Amino acid sequence: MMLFNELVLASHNAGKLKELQAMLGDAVRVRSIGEFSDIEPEETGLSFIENAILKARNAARISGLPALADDSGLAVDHLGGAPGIYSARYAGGQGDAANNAKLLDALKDVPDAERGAQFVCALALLRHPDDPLPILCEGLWHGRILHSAQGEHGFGYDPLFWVPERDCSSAELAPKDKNQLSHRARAMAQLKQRLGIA
Ligand SMILES: O=c1nc[nH]c2c1ncn2[C@H]1C[C@H](O)[C@@H](COP(=O)(O)OP(=O)(O)OP(=O)(O)O)O1
Ligand SMILES: [Mg+2]
Repeated sequence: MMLFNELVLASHNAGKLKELQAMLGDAVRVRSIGEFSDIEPEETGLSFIENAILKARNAARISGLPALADDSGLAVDHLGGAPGIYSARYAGGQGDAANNAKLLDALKDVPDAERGAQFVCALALLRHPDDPLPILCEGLWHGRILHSAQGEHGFGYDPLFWVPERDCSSAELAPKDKNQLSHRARAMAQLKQRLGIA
């Protein structure tokens, strides 16, 4: 059941914000954490869900609003699930291009059959900073890591993520298609059900 009509999105990532906003639609008024603070909390958790909770809790505290956070990343089979929760910091916080270059290098000479990977998205919604029972949802998206970048849409690792069900990279998908298939879409579908806005 929906108990509020406004929430703050606890993300500083423009690509994510766009996707989350599009998926939430008009059911709830969305504010951005950037309106309240430019300081990004340290992601000290050891799992996606812990980091999502700590980002949402921080945003709820700063804004006084219910807060939704997304912690996400790419888990590559051949790398034992790395970069995982460290996906944004994989190349030392130098941004998407450096992360992608490092990933291609780590998988140099690895054959297609061993390039399986999944995008992971954990969502946490806290109604207030001390909410003892956050709403938690997770989504996975299975694919494979390409040998070079393809496509211009999306953000992050999208140009390197091959989507088998569509025979293209996730950066070649139209945004509305990515928003129906992705790890984030799957987690968001659960969240909307839990909120009664599905
Ligand atoms: O759909 C996606 N398509 C491509 N790449 C993606 C996707 N979803 C997550 N990713 C990558 C981007 C970043 O390297 C990491 C998220 O890191 P993560 O800490 O959750 O986000 P962030 O630091 O960019 O923004 P914030 O923490 O403020 O929400 O995974
Ligand atoms: Mg982050």
